[in-house]
Amino acid sequence: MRTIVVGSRQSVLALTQTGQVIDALQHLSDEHGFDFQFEVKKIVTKGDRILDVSLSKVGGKGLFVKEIEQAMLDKEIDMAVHSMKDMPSELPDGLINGAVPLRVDSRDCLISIGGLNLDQLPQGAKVGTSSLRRSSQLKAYRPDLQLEFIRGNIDSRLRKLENGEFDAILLAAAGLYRMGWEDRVTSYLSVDVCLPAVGQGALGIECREDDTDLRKLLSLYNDESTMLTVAAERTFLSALNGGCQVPIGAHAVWVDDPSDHSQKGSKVIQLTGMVGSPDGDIILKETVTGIHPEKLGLEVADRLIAQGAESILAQVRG
Ligand SMILES: NCc1[nH]cc(CCC(=O)O)c1CC(=O)O
Repeated sequence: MRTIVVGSRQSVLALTQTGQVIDALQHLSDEHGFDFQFEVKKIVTKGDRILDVSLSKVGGKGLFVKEIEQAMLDKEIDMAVHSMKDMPSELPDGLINGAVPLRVDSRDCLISIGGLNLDQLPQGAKVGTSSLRRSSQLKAYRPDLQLEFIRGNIDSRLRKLENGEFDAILLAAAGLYRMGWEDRVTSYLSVDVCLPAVGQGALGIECREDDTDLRKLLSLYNDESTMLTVAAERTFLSALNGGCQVPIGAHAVWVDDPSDHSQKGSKVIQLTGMVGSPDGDIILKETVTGIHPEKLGLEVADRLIAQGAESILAQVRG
């Protein structure tokens, strides 16, 4: 019997999604005769320690994963469950992404006082988000809204809403689902209004490259379709030298192949990418379809760069 030690951040969301992945892996392990058991080890990351400043100010990609990756290289832990959107585009030597499970929902959602949707919020309503990507797109759609900085875990953000600090807040739907709080969702933001963060809603399971036995189990848990769409989004982000603290959004989905006239039901990936200015006066957006995730990611990035994406991003980073 081998005990797989799973590193996790201490937030309720991190522990909850780690627990859910362990349940699924334990089931697969028993079913396929792996003889594994799992144990959680909590790890405090830099992102968890710095909760009072905007994430774009503290900078540094991988704020939530560095310590976890070091523990994995040091063999203090064997694997970790990450939100894909918090994962840097490059993994350190010796570590790989062993599985990307099925993505259920990548959308953002609005949680508002009184059940009002985005169009119903009163003029000048105070909306909480800490994401430049969300505030840029919301300002473009509803310039009158007052977008205000909010940070903290999902539970503390919901509390701030209840305490009357905001008329509404924006969160990823996936986090609320995993917490079992989907009844808190007032309305979903269409991806046409608010393109999600790269990898939003997807999880990634990181492990050591040479951990052959664990990788065999993880490959059974991998969802190929999700992995490919997430790869397209992530290629786009790294081509723009992104990170989750810049106003960049992307969404890839499988759609019917428009050039398939034989009714064979073949599918292609449709990738939409966006770069917006923080005040929402510029929103650059492009959509391409194809079957090579990396080509799609680079193509959308190139098209946005041709429209001036890099100078918008330089101003944000400046
Ligand atoms: N930025 C923090 C973060 N990282 C992952 C999630 C949960 C959603 C996901 O896994 O994509 C959240 C919360 C949120 O954005 O509402």
